[in-house]
Amino acid sequence: MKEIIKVKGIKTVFGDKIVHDGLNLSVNKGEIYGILGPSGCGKTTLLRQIVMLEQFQEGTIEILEKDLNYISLKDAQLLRQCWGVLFQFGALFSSLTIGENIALPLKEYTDLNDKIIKEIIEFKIHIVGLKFSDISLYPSQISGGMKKKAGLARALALDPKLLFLDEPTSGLDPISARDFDKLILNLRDLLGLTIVMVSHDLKSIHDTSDRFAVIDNKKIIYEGSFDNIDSIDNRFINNFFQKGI
Ligand SMILES: Nc1ncnc2c1ncn2[C@@H]1O[C@H](COP(=O)(O)OP(=O)(O)OP(=O)(O)O)[C@@H](O)[C@H]1O
Repeated sequence: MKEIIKVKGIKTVFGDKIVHDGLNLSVNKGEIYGILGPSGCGKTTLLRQIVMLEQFQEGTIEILEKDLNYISLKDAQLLRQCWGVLFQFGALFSSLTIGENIALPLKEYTDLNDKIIKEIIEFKIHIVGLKFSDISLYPSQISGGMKKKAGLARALALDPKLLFLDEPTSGLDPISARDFDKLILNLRDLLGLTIVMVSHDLKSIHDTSDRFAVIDNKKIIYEGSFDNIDSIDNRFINNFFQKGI
């Protein structure tokens, strides 16, 4: 299967703190790929590096065959339109309605007219499981689960090939979290997405991801499916997966 993201030898340093040191992973087209690891191991930083929001000091990241170390400004702008991102605290703009929030990337990156934008908003609202009447509500008027769905609809506005999710189920009650997992699986199938997801939610990673990576001690200590996790003896993995308990 084609590798759509290749991360090789990444070193990340903040001041005197080394966060990643020789980190490698690859994400295949069409898969849901989880990123796990202890708090502060650099999961969100890695996600931000992949979407060109954060620098790295050594190594290469290739995404859709573009090497981020050598990408031109024009290609970087085109690449940004190939993905959608739902950050953990990537709040919706509170002064805009849900519909206006979803319209933002369409207004920024396209010259589509208002009628087409309205149709796209209605379609995105529908596929994330919100109601048409939610379009005119403000973020303060909807629940946490609905906010995540609205953020997802905004991330999907430009029909991305890739979707990046940072802790998508955090702050949700268990029923909403499982509902969100099902939505992610359905959207992958419906839209043919490749999804990279950082999460602390073991059930979510277990139920959705095809493969996942575990970052610990600055490196990837495991990459694969759940099938082989028993072969790894690491404190975080043993605790996280409740092995030997
Ligand atoms: N811009 C920055 N400047 C300095 N230090 C940073 C910066 N961004 C991240 N860090 C540090 O890098 C480390 C990794 O942070 P990051 O948020 O990527 O971890 P994480 O694995 O996502 O954590 P969590 O699971 O708690 O969300 C932390 O020690 C953090 O304080």
